[in-house]
Amino acid sequence: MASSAVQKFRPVVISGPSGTGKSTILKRLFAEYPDKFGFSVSHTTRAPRAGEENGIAYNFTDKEIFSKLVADNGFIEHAEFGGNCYGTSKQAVKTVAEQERICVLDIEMEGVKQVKLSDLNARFLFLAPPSLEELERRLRGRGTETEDSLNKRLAQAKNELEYAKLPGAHDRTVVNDDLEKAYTEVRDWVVDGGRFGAPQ
Ligand SMILES: Nc1ncnc2c1ncn2[C@@H]1O[C@H](COP(=O)(O)OP(=O)(O)OP(=O)(O)O)[C@@H](O)[C@H]1O
Repeated sequence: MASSAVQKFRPVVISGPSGTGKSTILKRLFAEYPDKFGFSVSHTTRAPRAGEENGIAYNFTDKEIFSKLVADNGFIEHAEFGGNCYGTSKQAVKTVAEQERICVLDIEMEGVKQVKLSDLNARFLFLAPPSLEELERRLRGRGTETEDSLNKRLAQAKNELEYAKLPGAHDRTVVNDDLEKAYTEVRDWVVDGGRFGAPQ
């Protein structure tokens, strides 16, 4: 049974290939509803920088505790960058719900599967590109990718699109062809007449 906070404040998972427009749409959603949503605070084993507060910038932790959380299946996703570990814990998502906000998770397919197996009571939205060709154009247009990272993202995009075809993979799919139209569809599904997916 999911905790009572996530019954009422159901997390929303938004996934979709890199470059589909998730950040663009979420930025607008947060601006339109400044008090409704929250992002979970990630764990990291790196040292805090000046001004970074524990529990706000990150949940700062050490390798031993981090490894134990991995072993206990406490993470939705985790990865290592530059010798430090980073991860999104299930508890961090529940904490957002306990603060009476809808936690929005912008995660990849493997994370989606983890959330499905958890008691987070989430709703799942897939943001699809109009086509792989258009996705490539957007990624190139964003100017953030090398040829190598672009190819990796496109290969991963094919996996995400295959997974999204499976029955029950997501509750809702929105195709981001026209940004205005896609934003309205995402917002209306997330807000759900003011219920945000919770039972009446
Ligand atoms: N409907 C649209 N039409 C054309 N361009 C778009 C549309 N939506 C988003 N874009 C552009 O596509 C690019 C990728 O969008 P964005 O960075 O939001 O993707 P993302 O899904 O968050 O990617 P990542 O997972 O890599 O962070 C941006 O340059 C954005 O301005």
